[in-house]
Amino acid sequence: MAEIKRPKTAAQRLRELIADKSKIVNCPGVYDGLTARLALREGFDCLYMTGAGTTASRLGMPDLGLATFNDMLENAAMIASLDRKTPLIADADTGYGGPVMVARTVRAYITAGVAGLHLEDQVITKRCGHLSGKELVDQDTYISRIRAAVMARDEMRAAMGGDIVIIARTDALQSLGYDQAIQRLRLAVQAGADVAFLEGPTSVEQCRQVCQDFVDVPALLNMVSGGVTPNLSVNEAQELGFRLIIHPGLALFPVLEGVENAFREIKATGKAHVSEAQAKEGVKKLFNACGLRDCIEFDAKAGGIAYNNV
Ligand SMILES: C[C@](O)(C(=O)O)[C@H](CC(=O)O)C(=O)O
Repeated sequence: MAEIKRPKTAAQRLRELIADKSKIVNCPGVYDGLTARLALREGFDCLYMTGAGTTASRLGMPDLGLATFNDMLENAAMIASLDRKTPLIADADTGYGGPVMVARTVRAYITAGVAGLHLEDQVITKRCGHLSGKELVDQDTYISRIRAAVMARDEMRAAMGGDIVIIARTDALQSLGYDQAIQRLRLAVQAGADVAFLEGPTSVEQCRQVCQDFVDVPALLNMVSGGVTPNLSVNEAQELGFRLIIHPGLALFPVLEGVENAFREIKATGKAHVSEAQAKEGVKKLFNACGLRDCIEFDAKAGGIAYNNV
């Protein structure tokens, strides 16, 4: 019998991207089906699901640790399902509890087809890493989070070939300083984390230093525009030595400002602005971005007749 070739898992694809030292993995932040579709259409190699965006869009709340495990998992699973060939890195905050809960998070993200996740050392009542006054769990508690994640991943590997890239994030720079933050990341890597993520470096020098301190471990840059980190381009981040870059706010701010303007305009003038492209393509502009053609083709191929006249 011919051997069935197993397709690569999302995590394998992400591992291959990270392994290519000539490149940086450039991940636009997405937080819902539409933003994910738009990023996929532009052909990015990897997407990033922002927790801040998930919390804002699904709950209408700020990034203060309010999105639960279920909120985050459901969103990540939906986004990962849109295109199985493009890996998704998803925010997993603190892991949502003690080691058993962290393991549950990791198993569920793997089952959902998420390629990578990041876990941090803030307390459960966490906040955006670029706000002041962050509180941390102690080092041992943090490392037990990472250890639990690694144990769960290894179990899933043995049981079903499941995998996930574990990104260790520390928020310790703000309160404990650079050396202790790096120490936490080193211990996380020793515990089996794959990627080092120093949250909120405040200078280019610190960015360069973290890459030098982790020569054998890929380092991730969190490019929060309007955050505490200097605004670096993808090329600049790569030159400094980063191997991954995420842009959590990339889709959020255009939506925030664009929708705000549209709402103000209709309130003030009573008439909605219709762009040239919108006028030309009509409502299909939106549906096409969300895979209208593929749905119609799929339906027809399966013998459906409901959409042959759309
Ligand atoms: C990366 C992050 O965890 C996110 O939720 O996307 C946030 C980003 C943000 O709040 O803008 C963080 O840096 O804490």
